[in-house]
Amino acid sequence: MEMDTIAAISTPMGEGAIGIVRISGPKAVETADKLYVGSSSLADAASHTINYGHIQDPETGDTIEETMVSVLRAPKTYTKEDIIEINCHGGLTSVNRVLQLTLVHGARLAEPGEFTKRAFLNGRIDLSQAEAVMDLIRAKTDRAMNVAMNQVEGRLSEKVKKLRQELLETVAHVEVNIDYPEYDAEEMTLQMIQEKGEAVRQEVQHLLTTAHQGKILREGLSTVIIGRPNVGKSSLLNSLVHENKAIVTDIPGTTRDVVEEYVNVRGVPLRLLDTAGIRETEDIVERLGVERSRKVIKDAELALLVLNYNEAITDADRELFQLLKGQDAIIIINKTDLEQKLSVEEAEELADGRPVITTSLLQDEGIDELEEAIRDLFFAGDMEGGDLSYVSNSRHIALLEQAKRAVEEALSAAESGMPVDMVQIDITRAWEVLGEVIGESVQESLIDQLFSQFCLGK
Ligand SMILES: Nc1nc2c(c(=O)[nH]1)N(C=O)[C@@H](CNc1ccc(C(=O)N[C@@H](CCC(=O)O)C(=O)O)cc1)CN2
Ligand SMILES: Nc1nc2c(ncn2[C@@H]2O[C@H](COP(=O)(O)OP(=O)(O)OP(=O)(O)O)[C@@H](O)[C@H]2O)c(=O)[nH]1
Ligand SMILES: [K+]
Repeated sequence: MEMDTIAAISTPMGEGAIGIVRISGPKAVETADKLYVGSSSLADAASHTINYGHIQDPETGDTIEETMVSVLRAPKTYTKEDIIEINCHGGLTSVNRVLQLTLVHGARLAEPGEFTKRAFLNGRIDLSQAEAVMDLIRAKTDRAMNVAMNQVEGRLSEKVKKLRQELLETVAHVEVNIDYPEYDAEEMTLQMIQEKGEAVRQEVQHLLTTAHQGKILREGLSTVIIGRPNVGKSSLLNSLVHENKAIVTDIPGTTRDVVEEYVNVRGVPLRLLDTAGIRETEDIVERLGVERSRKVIKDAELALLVLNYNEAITDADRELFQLLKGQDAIIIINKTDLEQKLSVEEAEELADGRPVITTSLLQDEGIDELEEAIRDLFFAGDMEGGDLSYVSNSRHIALLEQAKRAVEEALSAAESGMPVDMVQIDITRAWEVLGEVIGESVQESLIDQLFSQFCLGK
């Protein structure tokens, strides 16, 4: 299919040292040449060179910009098409004017994610790699970034392709069997389906097990801080933020602007909920009432419950423990610099096996222990080390779950002695579903929707 030529500003909207207008497509060089004035034309420039010159409006003859223009010829480029990158001085108006000129002289404005979409459509990367490009941009911690980078480089794709290959081999075996239906072959085929199917099932299960961690790395672990008034919730928030540097994002909500803060606690991105509420020195239970607090707490993946070492456990504390039933939580007994009036044994009993940490936030004590407890809760054991091929994308998780179910159905059909061609249907379905992870056999509307979530110019 013949593609048109697209252009966009590929650097953030704002003032910077340099701003880049990127053009991709068959007319990229021709379009840029209409605007470029240098010692020779870009058409004559060798590929992968950067060329000094000026950008001129061909209609008025006005010089708009002093520039360095990169010429990158197909196919060894990001999109596998001809690419021009015009490096402007980074003022918003000049970058915008250069973009406007490219749009008048042969390019059309790119849609969000369209450069990466072309890299996918032109076969440089598959869908899971393209999705990882977006994760890379949005990564909140080094660890999340490493995971995304792994996926950009195709680590998940390799695994999925290997699984599909194995499924395909069993399907091929079945085909042979149907064509030459000998008694022995049938039995062998069923046995082979069981062996291969079980191996695939285990590998898919392993990928799904990593998904929980992957999702946390990608989206952050939603965390609430709760506790009676004056126990030290704000102090805890401030300690976590100060030690770890928070990223604050405003998310326009329907009723009000919710402020979300991310802090990176030893590789775990905590998404602290309702921090505005905490800062306003209001206790969430007091402000929202028990029912809504219950919901906020239930929706969170981690609760940090703060108690006061200097006061005996009250009924209100016990009520909070009630709200935390069955939930991941860490109990923080704060103000250990003051006289002990709280029974640590009682707190531990209420904690019901969950970590209990003592702190004096005033004296900066116990924060390390708290951070270790948070990390241990989510990156226990083998996850700590090398395996960074987490599945973190909910689309991928859903597909892997479907694939697992299909393989399990094939296995139980084989077990109960169903004819091989019946078993084959389930295996084929698993193969197809896995194909959707890497973008084979996915619908165009889905592809459009996935790429539309990208940033402009990516
Ligand atoms: N100026 C600039 N910097 C950038 C990008 C860009 O588009 N422009 N990138 C945009 O996100 C990232 C780099 N990603 C890239 C990925 C692949 C290829 C590429 O040309 N791949 C070819 C050839 C590889 C080779 O020469 O060996 C290929 O894979 O076939 C280029 C950039 C980050 N930095
Ligand atoms: N002695 C002592 N005081 C502390 C400690 N941590 C916090 N405080 C003090 O306790 C008071 C309440 O702390 P905050 O962090 O505002 O407590 P809070 O739970 O957010 O309070 P509310 O917003 O009223 O619910 C402040 O005066 C803090 O300085 C501690 O470890 N030891
Ligand atoms: K407070």
